[in-house]
Amino acid sequence: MSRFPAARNMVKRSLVDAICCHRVSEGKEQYLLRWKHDEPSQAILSWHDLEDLGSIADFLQIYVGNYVTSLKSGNSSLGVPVQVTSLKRKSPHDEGSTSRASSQDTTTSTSSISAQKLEVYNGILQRKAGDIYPVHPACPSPRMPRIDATTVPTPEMLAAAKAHLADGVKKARRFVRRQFLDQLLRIPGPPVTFVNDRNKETPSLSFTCIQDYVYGEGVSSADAVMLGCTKCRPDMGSDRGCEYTRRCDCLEYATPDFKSQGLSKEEQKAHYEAWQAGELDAAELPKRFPYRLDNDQRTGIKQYVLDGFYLESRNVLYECNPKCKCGPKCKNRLVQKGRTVPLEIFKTQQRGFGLRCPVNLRRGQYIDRYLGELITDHEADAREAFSGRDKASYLFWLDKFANDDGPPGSLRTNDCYVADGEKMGGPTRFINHSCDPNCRLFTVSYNKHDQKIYDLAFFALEDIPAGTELTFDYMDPEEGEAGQAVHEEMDEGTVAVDCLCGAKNCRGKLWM
Ligand SMILES: C[S@@+](CC[C@H](N)C(=O)[O-])C[C@H]1O[C@@H](n2cnc3c(N)ncnc32)[C@H](O)[C@@H]1O
Repeated sequence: MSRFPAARNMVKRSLVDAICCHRVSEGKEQYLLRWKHDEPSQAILSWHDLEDLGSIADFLQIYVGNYVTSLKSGNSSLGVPVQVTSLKRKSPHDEGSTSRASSQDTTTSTSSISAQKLEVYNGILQRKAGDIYPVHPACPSPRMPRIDATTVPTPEMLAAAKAHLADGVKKARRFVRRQFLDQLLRIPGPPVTFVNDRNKETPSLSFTCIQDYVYGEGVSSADAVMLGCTKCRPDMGSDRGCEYTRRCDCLEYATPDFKSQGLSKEEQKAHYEAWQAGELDAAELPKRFPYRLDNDQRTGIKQYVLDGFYLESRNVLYECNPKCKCGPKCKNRLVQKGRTVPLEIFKTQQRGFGLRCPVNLRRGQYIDRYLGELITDHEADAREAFSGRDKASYLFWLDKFANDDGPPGSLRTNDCYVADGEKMGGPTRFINHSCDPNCRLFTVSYNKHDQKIYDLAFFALEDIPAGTELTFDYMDPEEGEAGQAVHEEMDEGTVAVDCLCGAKNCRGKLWM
């Protein structure tokens, strides 16, 4: 969805993505412009009189020339039916035609201006499958006619838009804000609010809040091979369930508890490193339980938070699942129970929207999951290539278990799925990057046999005072990996954006 740029002063070269074709309408030469949009398939098209295009006239001369060449070779970038015979300027003898190609050597297209009179045109258009639906708060889309994308705006629409521009923009802004706030209200759990005290912008309505991953084409879960723990019972250790023995089946691949093996600190470290390198089989050892009970003396609040050892590691958190025998009270079910803290989306000074929590957060406290459309690596590459270098990125590769150098049968990066939070997601898709972050994203698995689908869960790395922006490191290095190595890797990358995190240790680039 996009605001429709109808007025003359809005016709700026920088906003125009392409001039698609032109025609003669009612004796006037008009050009069909495609307006820049983050998602090209949703770009708005609009016809404009030549005199409206003033500031881009020079661009027109060059661009239209190129465009006609490509049309002649049968290559219309839009797929709209155009018949351009030549690009000579209109002769005064030409009869305006909106529905047929001119028999003169003037430039025309078969696109016609529809005679449809719209009840209202307020400047918001929604494009779906080649059709455009006007949207108006007082006149919801179902009541409006479906319009062929090549025929808008009609002269009536343009006139209405020009006459009521200021009013229309206000209404459009209010409409977009209300729609977005309505979405936030529907998110289950503590409130998710929105504040923008810098300008009138609201996040795009092309973004939809979702409660869980939405599977894209070619993505499937391995739930069929999900196994639960069988030896654990709900009443073990005063309802602590799987925390009690730390030998829960679900924790089979979790971090081993070398501390309990009577080893010296050095030996523990050596064993841990050997285990991380895959050189030590720890299947039979008890495991470190991921969560611990935190008792906040100041507030008296007791809650389970991520254990400090895990917090400093990048190790996978394995939680119990619906097939487990331990029951719903088991303490190994924290992320799956959902968000317990309120969140606020707000406008930052330089980094678009950001996220903060209006209440104090404790070190290790769970915040929320990163959600999105789950797509294949192939699709993610295509989406990434399609979007420009400067464009915000919302893609997270679920490649925690990938091992491109591993033996045959190992999961390869190419086979991993990717969570794309751009069009669908939760509030955490607004979390910005910092080279000195206060949160970290952890892998949470409910199915130890599924290496491709798992949750991405944010935890607080430190006590975070209420109202502080939440950030995480988009290039979080693996344990023991030097920040410098990451930097060098970033420099070689093709997409590097200047980092504006402002941290003392800022690496300068944001790798996405
Ligand atoms: C996942 S989005 C974060 C939300 C985003 N700010 C928004 O308004 O939708 C990631 C994008 O935010 C911007 N961003 C996040 N952190 C940044 C930083 N430290 N410096 C510059 N841009 C940042 C970049 O455009 C990045 O691709």
